[in-house]
Amino acid sequence: MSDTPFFQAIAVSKIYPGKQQSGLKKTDLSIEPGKITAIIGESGSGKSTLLKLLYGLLSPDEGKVYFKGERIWGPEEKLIPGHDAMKMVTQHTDDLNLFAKVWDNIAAMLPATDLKAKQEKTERVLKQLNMFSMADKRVADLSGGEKQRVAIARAIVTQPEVLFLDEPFNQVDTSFREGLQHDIRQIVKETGITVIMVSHDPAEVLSMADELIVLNKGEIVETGNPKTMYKHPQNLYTAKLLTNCNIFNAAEAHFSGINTGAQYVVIYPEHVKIKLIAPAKNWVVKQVLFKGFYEELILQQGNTEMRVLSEEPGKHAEGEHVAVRVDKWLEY
Ligand SMILES: Nc1ncnc2c1ncn2[C@@H]1O[C@H](COP(=O)(O)OP(=O)(O)OP(=O)(O)O)[C@@H](O)[C@H]1O
Repeated sequence: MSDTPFFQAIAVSKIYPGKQQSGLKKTDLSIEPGKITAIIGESGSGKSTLLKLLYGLLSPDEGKVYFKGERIWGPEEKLIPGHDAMKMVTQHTDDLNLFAKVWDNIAAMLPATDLKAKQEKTERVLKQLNMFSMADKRVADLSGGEKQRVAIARAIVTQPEVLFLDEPFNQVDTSFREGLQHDIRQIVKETGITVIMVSHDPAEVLSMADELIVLNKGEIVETGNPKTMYKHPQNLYTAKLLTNCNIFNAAEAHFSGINTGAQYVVIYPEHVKIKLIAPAKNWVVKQVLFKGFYEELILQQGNTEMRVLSEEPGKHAEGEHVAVRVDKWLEY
């Protein structure tokens, strides 16, 4: 096997003119093929900048990007940016032909020289993305989520090696979102395509990605697989990005029965047990948020609030006095 990395950035940086704290600081990274790598970070952390540098839509100030050993040139060096083996889908579906049928929008991406291949490839992608029923509809008559499916179909029908997704599900409602996420995972499994995506949604990256890259203020602060990162985030920033967790200082931690010398503790809501029988019931249920098969409770003690999950909807009521037992926590 070749030792050439699949995708590699070496000391790549991009600072936007007049904005020292913008863009991406000197960054090294390597991305493995056949996986979904998600870039996460708070707003303005440099996610889109990194994606555009990898795709060749931006030229780095310094450093180089390589795809299978081949240099990726940005728009300052190359007239038409991008690479034949790569496609990008964003939340905007502007390049769809609204008045043409779904089928024609997809087939138009393929050369007219081999009509049989054009037919077969279009059919295959319609099947992969569960779109057969809409093949003859005009794009103008589709919902936002369906248009997004067409945009993804157009990108993958040419069988790129790398698919870049820049928050493509932003405008898509939850039920559509989950279907699309599932289909993309399936396509990665079946075809071995590499997906590099940017997302704001923790649930999305945890369920979709094989690898995560965490960006903070233009710097990579952590990389790894979602399960390990969820269980043991190396820093508070990552914990906050991936979970709706409780972050307590030492005094607040003490209220929950944790005596620690650490500056902060992180408590995941699912690691707190509510006790109704206890000598001191110091917490009051301030809010009960019904979530279907579970409830999220906001408990309060003085000025401290704690988010807790209850798997028994209806068991607790606002105003109730309870105690807690924290089974697990992280210290920082
Ligand atoms: N064309 C530009 N000109 C000047 N500054 C820019 C430009 N594009 C991005 N920036 C700045 O660079 C920083 C990183 O932006 P970027 O869009 O990469 O972040 P992001 O993590 O993708 O943000 P978001 O999640 O809000 O889309 C931000 O401070 C942003 O204001």
